Amino acid sequence: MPAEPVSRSMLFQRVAIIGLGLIGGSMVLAAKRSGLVGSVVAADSSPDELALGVELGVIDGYGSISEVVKGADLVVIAVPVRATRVVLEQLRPSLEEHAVLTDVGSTKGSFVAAVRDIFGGCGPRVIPGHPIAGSEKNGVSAAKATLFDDHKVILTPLPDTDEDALQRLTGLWEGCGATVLTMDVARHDEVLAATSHLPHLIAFSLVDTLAGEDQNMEIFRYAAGGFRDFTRIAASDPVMWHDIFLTNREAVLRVIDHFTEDLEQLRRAIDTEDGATLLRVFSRARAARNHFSKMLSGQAYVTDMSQKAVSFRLQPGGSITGDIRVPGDKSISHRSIMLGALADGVTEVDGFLEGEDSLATLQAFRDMGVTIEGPDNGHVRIHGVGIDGLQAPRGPLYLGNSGTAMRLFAGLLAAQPFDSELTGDASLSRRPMGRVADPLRAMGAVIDTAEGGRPPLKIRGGRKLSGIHYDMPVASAQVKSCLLLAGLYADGMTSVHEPAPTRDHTERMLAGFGYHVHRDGATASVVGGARLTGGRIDVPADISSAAFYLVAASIAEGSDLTLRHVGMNPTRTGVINILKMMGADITVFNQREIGGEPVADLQVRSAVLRGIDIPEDQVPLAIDEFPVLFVAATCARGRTILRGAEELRVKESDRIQVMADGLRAVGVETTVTPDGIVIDGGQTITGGDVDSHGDHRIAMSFAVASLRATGEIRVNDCANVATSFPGFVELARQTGIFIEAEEG
Ligand SMILES: O=C(O)C1=C[C@@H](OP(=O)(O)O)[C@@H](O)[C@H](O)C1
Ligand SMILES: C=C(OP(=O)(O)O)C(=O)O
Repeated sequence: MPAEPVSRSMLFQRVAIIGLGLIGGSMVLAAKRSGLVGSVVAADSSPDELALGVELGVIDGYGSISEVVKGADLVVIAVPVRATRVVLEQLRPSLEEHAVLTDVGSTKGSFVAAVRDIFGGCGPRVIPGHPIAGSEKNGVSAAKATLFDDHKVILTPLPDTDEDALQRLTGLWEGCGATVLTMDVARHDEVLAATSHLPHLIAFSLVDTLAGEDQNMEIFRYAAGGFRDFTRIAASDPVMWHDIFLTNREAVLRVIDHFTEDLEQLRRAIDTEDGATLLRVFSRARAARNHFSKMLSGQAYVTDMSQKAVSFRLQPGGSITGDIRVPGDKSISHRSIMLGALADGVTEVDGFLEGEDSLATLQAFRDMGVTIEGPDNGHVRIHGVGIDGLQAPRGPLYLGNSGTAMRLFAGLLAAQPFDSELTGDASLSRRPMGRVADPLRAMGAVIDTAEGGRPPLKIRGGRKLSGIHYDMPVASAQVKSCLLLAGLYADGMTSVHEPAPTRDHTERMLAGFGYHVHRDGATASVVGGARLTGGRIDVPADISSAAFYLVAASIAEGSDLTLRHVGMNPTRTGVINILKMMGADITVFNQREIGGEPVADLQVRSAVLRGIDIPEDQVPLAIDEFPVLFVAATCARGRTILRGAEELRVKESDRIQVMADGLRAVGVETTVTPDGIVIDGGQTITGGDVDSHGDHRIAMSFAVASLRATGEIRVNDCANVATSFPGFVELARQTGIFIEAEEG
């Protein structure tokens, strides 16, 4: 029979649903609600359910499997997975050639195998599916149209699946309220064994064990909320779950073995009163649970979609006032975890940046067996494992958006006895890693990168490193720190020469942990083989975050802002030097030294800025602050010229081009050069739509630009502001920027 023409709004004319239970019934209700399907007919082994389905208005009619499948352009199998085979045999003679055939079972390998056996292959319109939604209730009477709202549906198309069929089925599920993900069949079954099947098994088993205890009535009577939450799923349909375990046997057995081993480890720890192991496992699990949704983007239901899109909407004008402290320094926060973890004894950190970049570092050390308590209001307590105490992580270490984490880890991991793999998000995956991999290889490390020296980095363990002298071709604190960290493990001396001064937090903190760093002009050296001793670290407020407010208060009329406890390490103060050269009114007071780092309070008032030729020696000292300095230059009188800053092109985005594009979008013309930019100040910032390319510093810079705009500015892709500056929007609003963050 030829395919009937499908109307624009209608994706399927006639849907046959085989199995009218909770999932099948809910899918039909949701599909009808969406208006994307025509008539719906059902077949089910229970005549009562079918009659009820018609009575409740869920279906339009019913019949035998062959009757309902005839003429249907979508056939959905929604029976317990072990009944699938029989259903397929029965529907085969009546299935229309153009019909899309799908299912809703929890295991996908078994469905594909059954289709292959019965049809002699999987046609292009067979698309296995699995809605991740359910309830412990059964039957069509429990069906509801909202069951899939905000839930995920996994489709597992095969290599020769018909694109149009896939799009229509995807459209239908989206119309049912679900987010559709695709993955391959085997991966689906592995992921579900771990995240769904194992928890159900544990719930069934635990309730059964307790029900068998002599005092079961007493136990259940006193069962607290935790027990109820934990065992809710033990009320699920036994037949359905019996089927799932038998059809996903191998994947389930693998994950049960893994879990049993870990449970045995906990048992041993309790038996031997090994509190350290208990604390380590529990705090790692608690942290993983707290960062669950974030972690999902790196694992489990793999997709970038789990991260919500955030955009900024900024109304023009405003002035900046207040007395604030911005979050902790990102560079120092990363290093506090790294050195604290490798030290002997406990390290207490205050002022830790609870941003995604430094949290990625923290999580990675937990994954390597380090017990870390917190962060709790910036307080972190690290139970150091000693220089040789790291354990092999179970999988790749996911470092999100953080270049610092990836480059410093590369040095540290090159010297470990175990293999490791470092991965990151799309932005990090584009950044050059050859700059660390090459000198590490010269020290004896074995590191594989993707094409062009990009992540992921696959690092071979068990290599003995030898110290080298390295002349860095670019001024990079990340490369320097990477090599010094590798040097802690290398034979002899590792020394790094920098072409211009770069941030020296690694050297200062190593010294604070009692590790001698030799400094000779532009060369820093360490000799491998010594140890680190844990202590206290007070992380100052991040001058790179303060920079947004330094520029904001400078360019907005009527501003007067105090910034507290700002890190004033001379390798970081380029932004203040440059702004002062431009005529900014910044007073530095209360200067003090805390834990080896200079700190001060700053007062900044509005000023008439003038354009300057930025001295090249200031570039490494203000490397992360240029996006917002471009905004200052736009608001200054006269021309600002930046040279010698090609490094900006390999940050989270190409910060020269992306800023120039963003400025053009708000009415400001600039001239881009290979290593910098020329900005003629005094142009009107008209407002407009800016693409931040997911770069936190670009997004925040245009928030600052709104203070001098004449119209609304919208900035897209701003979720990554959380990598370095959690709470930016609230603080910006509090100090006088008219900013709204919109999700979705
Ligand atoms: O060592 C560090 O903590 C950092 C060094 C700089 O990178 P480069 O070393 O690539 O210049 C900087 O841009 C980054 O935000 C943090
Ligand atoms: C370049 C930056 O960070 P990273 O290199 O750590 O991603 C930054 O924060 O501006």
